[in-house]
Order: sequence, then structure tokens, then C-alpha cells
Amino acid sequence: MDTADDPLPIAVDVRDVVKRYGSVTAVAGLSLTAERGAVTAVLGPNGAGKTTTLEICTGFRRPDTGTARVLGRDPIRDARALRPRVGVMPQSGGIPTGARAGEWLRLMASFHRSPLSPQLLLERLGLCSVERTPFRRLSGGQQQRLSLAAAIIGRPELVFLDEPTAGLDPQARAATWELVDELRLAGAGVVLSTHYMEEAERLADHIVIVDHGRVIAEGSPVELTSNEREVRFRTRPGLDLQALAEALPSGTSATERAPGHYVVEATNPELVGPELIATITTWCAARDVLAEDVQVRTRTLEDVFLELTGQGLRES
Ligand SMILES: Nc1ncnc2c1ncn2[C@@H]1O[C@H](COP(=O)(O)OP(=O)(O)OP(=O)(O)O)[C@@H](O)[C@H]1O
Repeated sequence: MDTADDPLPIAVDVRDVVKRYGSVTAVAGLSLTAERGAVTAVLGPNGAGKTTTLEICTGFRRPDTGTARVLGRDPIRDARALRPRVGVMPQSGGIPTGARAGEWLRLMASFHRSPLSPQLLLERLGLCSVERTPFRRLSGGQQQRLSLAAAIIGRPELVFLDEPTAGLDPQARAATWELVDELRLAGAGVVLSTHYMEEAERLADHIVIVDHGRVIAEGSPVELTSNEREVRFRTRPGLDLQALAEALPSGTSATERAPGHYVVEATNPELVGPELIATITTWCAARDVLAEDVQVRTRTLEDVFLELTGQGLRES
């Protein structure tokens, strides 16, 4: 380990980065930090700028303006010094098509002073049966797992994983998550991009939600969701929501999300309690309406994400 610039708690410091591809602004003034010993998930819809941001952090692209510092260094100028300390799993695999799985891992291991065992990684990631198979003949999931193994074999201090579990089956996803947990426990910083809310909630200490090249929200999974509680119930469509709103305490609002599916949201989670439930069900009873499936829900990361980024499909 290089001790010259250690131990900074901040492993990645991206400030005001802008990156354009012709007329497309992929990253539009984005700032984020990621700590050592923690998993930072960059979450965003298609085309949000996640890959470009990771590529800037790994020295693959130069920002038009703004700065990126990785382990206190410049990812492009200090690429040689950073290489043994930083693991990278690019979205496209980044492994020569003719390289055989086992040989490639052993080669990668030979570049590091105290690597993980290639054999052990092949076993943990279910790649033993394809050890002698060239990269181009591996399935998409096997390619990803090999790329993950190559990124972490040198026991990096910091690792960037671009959508590490996209398209993986549940077993491979669980194996990947386990390895990420172990990296964090070993004190490494992990920065990963993902579309999967479950993955961000399960793995991340810090979630950065990105859209249109900017950070639109960030915090721990609990910080992002705990203030968000609501009551849901089902009954006949077309209730008089204005009348219901008059019966509800201030700081709450009622909507009919889909015909017959109602949500009462509160700005303050403490408002969501027995009294609110009683108010709703009493109001319904007075109209001879049965409120069914009454649920108090803490909103999920997915609820928050969709509210922030909108429900519409992205073209890119
Ligand atoms: N090499 C490139 N040349 C031109 N445009 C690009 C290039 N790479 C990315 N873009 C565009 O920049 C924007 C951001 O892309 P980027 O791949 O960073 O987003 P992303 O959040 O990783 O998306 P996804 O989740 O779909 O992988 C998109 O509009 C994309 O089409």
C-alpha cells in the first residue's frame, strides 16, 4: 500500500464535473464523494451519466471541466501510481476476447504483491468449469463474473464496479454481493453503479441518485426513505378526495393512484399513526364504504427513486 497520501477517509472526490459528447451533456456539474470502508452506490436511470462519471474516476475519460481525485490523486496524470491500488470492473468487461478465464486471472494476480487466490475466486464465482474457455465464448454472466474477479484480485483499496450484477442470476448476484461485503469489511472503498434498488438498499452505505448528469438526492438508504411514510387502502373508485382531505389532519394529502387505490401521504412521519387510520376508516364508514387492505408503509427506495426521476421511460 502506498502510504504517501494515506489515510484519507475520502477515497473519491468528484467536484463540479461536466462532460459533453458533442451536443449531449452526459455529466452536468456533478459532485460526489465516496469513503473508504464503505459502499457508495450511484443509482440512476438509463443515460443518467453513471458510466461516464465512473469512467472519469478511473482515468478513462477526461472531464471538460471540474476535477476528480481518487485516493488523493489525479486519475489520468497519476494512472501508474493508482493502477495497483484501484480495481475497475467496466460495463463492457474490459478483458481481451481470446484470454482464457483462469490464465487471465493468474496473469492479473502476478501484477500484485499479495493477490487473492485465482483458484478461490474461480470457485466462489462459479467459474471453475470455464477456466480454460476464452473470454468471448463465456456467457454474458460469466464474463461479468470474470471481470469482477479481475477487478478485486489485487485486494484493491478502492474498486469501481459498473453495474456489477446486471443480468446475473440470483446465485451469481448473491456471490457478488458477498464479495462486495468482504471488500468493505477489509476497509476498501467500493463505488458501484446500479439500476437495482434492492442492490443499492442491500449493499450501500451511501446512495447517490443521479439524473440528467446531476446528483438529485443522496444519503444512506435509511435517510433517503425513513421520513417517507404513507397509508394505502383500497375501496371503490371515485371517492370524494376533497371531502376526505377536509377530514384529514393538516400535513397530509390523499390521492387516488389508480382506480380504487388510495394513498394518504404525510409530510411528518409521526402523523402516520393509529389516529390517522381511525380517521380514514371512520370517514369511509360514514359513507358506507369499506376501506380494504389498509397498510402503513415506509416508502421504499424505489418509490423515492420513481418520484424523483419520474415514471417515464428514458430514450437513451
Ligand atoms: N462515447 C459516447 N459518445 C456519445 N454519447 C455518449 C457516449 N457515452 C455516453 N454517451 C451519452 O451520454 C449520456 C450518459 O451516458 P452514460 O453511459 O454515462 O449513462 P448511464 O447512466 O451509465 O446509462 P446506462 O444506465 O444506460 O448505462 C447518454 O445520453 C449517452 O447516450
